[in-house]
Parts: sequence; C-alpha cells; structure tokens
Amino acid sequence: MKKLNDLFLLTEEEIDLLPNEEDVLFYKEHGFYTSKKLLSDDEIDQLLEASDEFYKGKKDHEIPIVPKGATYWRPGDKDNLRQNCYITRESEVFRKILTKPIIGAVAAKLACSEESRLFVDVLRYKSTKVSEGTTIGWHIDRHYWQMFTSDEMLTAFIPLHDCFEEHGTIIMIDGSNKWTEEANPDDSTALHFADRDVSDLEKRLYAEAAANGANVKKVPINLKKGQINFHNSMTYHGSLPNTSGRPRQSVSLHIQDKKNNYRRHYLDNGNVAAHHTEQLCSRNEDGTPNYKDLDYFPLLWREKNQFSDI
Ligand SMILES: O=C(O)CCC(=O)C(=O)O
Ligand SMILES: [Fe+2]
Repeated sequence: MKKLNDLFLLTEEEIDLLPNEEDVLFYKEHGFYTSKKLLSDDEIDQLLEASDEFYKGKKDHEIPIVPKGATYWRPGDKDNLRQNCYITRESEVFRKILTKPIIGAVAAKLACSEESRLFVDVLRYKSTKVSEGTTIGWHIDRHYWQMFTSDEMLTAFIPLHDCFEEHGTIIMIDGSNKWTEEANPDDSTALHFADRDVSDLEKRLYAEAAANGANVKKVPINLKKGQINFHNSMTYHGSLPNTSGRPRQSVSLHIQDKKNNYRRHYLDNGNVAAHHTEQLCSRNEDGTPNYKDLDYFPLLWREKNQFSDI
C-alpha cells in the first residue's frame, strides 16, 4: 500500500526553497513572508491558460452547489473584480499545481506546524484601469474565520505574472499581526470585505493602530512570477486598483495549520459564525462541520513519520 509519506517528499532543490530560521522569525515579527520562486514559469503559464479556459466556462469538475456567501463570478457579471472560490476543485490544472508539497511545506514551516491542509481558495481577476470596486479594503482574514480555533492559519497570495504596485498587488500592514483588537471590538468586520465600505475599513485600520500605539506602515508586496507571499490570519492587508495596463490575476490559498479545528462562535447579532465551506463539507458525529474532511480540505503537507498507511 502506498504510504502517505511518499506523497510528501521534497526534492533537494525544493528543500533549498524552504524558509530558514531567520525567515520564520521575520514572519512572526512582521506578519508576512515572501518566498523564493516556488512555481516555474511553465507552471504559471499553465495556470494562466487554465484560468482563460475557466473564464470561458470550462470546468473539469463542478461543485455540487455554489454555497451561499461564496464569491463566484460568472460570464456576464460585472467585470471589475472577478472572484471565484473553489478553483482547485473545479480545475485539474489548478488542483495539481497549487497542491504541490512545497507550497504546503513553506506554510507549515511558517506556522510551526507539522501539517497544512487547504481551507479554501479564491481565483481573482482585477481589471486594469478600473477604480470602482477594485480596492480590497484593509482587513484581517481572522475576522471571517471566527469559527476556527487557530490564530496560525495563513494565506498564500499567488500572482500569475510579475505583480508590482502598479498591478494593485497585495499590501501588508507591517507588524499588525501583533496588534490586539482594541478599537473595533464588534463583529461588523466579519462581513466580507466586498460588502464593506473601503473608507470605513481605512478608518478602522488607523483606529486600531492608534489603540495599539503603533504606526501604519504599508508594505506593497512586489513579486516576480513564481514567488508567493504568505501572510498570517491576524495581519492587516488590502490592495489598490490596477493601473498596469494588464489584468491582475492571482489566487489566494487559505491554509489551516495542524491544530486548527472548528469552534462554535456567536457573533454579536446572536448568529453562529459560519463559513460557506460548511455547506459542502462532511460533518462530525456531533453535527459540527468537519474541517479535517480531506476531500474538501486536502492535505498540502505533512511531516514525515506522522502517520501510517492510507
Ligand atoms: O487579492 C488581494 O489583493 C487581497 C486578497 C486577500 O485579502 C487575501 O488573500 O487574503
Ligand atoms: Fe484577506
């Protein structure tokens, strides 16, 4: 029988791509880390081609329902910012390339975890020279993920081309992963950023910084094709319109660390915090969503010797 271990081997070259101790310390201190080139030009080109096909309607598999609350662009929808959750389920090419062990291994190393599991993904297409609806307001991903126990979940931002400030690349708020929530202790931030007012989010960012006695230092993340930026779920980030002349195309992979689990969390309005993935994944015996359902949340990486046969 094939051992799961065999699926999680890195080549010598890939081992050299892992973050070192200093990189992990940088990540802990600043809340983000930019990798070496983890994807080849050929892999990125395959992803671009697959996304062109996807936007024309080609799907290798279809999710059974588009869950309520999931962003899911369809041809004919407004074209300023296309956002499609579940691309690694619907496209074989995305699935194959983005579940390469090296991506999960880097995530695990940063989170100091023996394992990483995919949580959910979003393919994005930010039209060029369109300002309306293309700013992604300041937020921390944890606000949307209150149904989880772990603060160590993280996101891999993977552009499908060189991605610089002019493309409206992702921007990190340096060190904000260490802030505690002082100024905005309510749950309105749990609304998806697409449903929030950008200037309100800007005000909240500055209020939060002031309450923490910190300055807002915005760090645009310039990435060469194949590089990936990882940010912690507690790090404030956002992005601005794309002025480059080409669409900004990217995928965000949201990743669970090993210890992450479901918890019942009540929002201020009395509702239980719920994520749209819960409409698809299996349930535990007690009826709670199974965030270890390896069908919906595949393993991206597991340290050797952690498990036996599959
Ligand atoms: O694509 C962007 O500019 C931001 C995406 C984002 O918020 C994320 O990856 O968590
Ligand atoms: Fe985010």
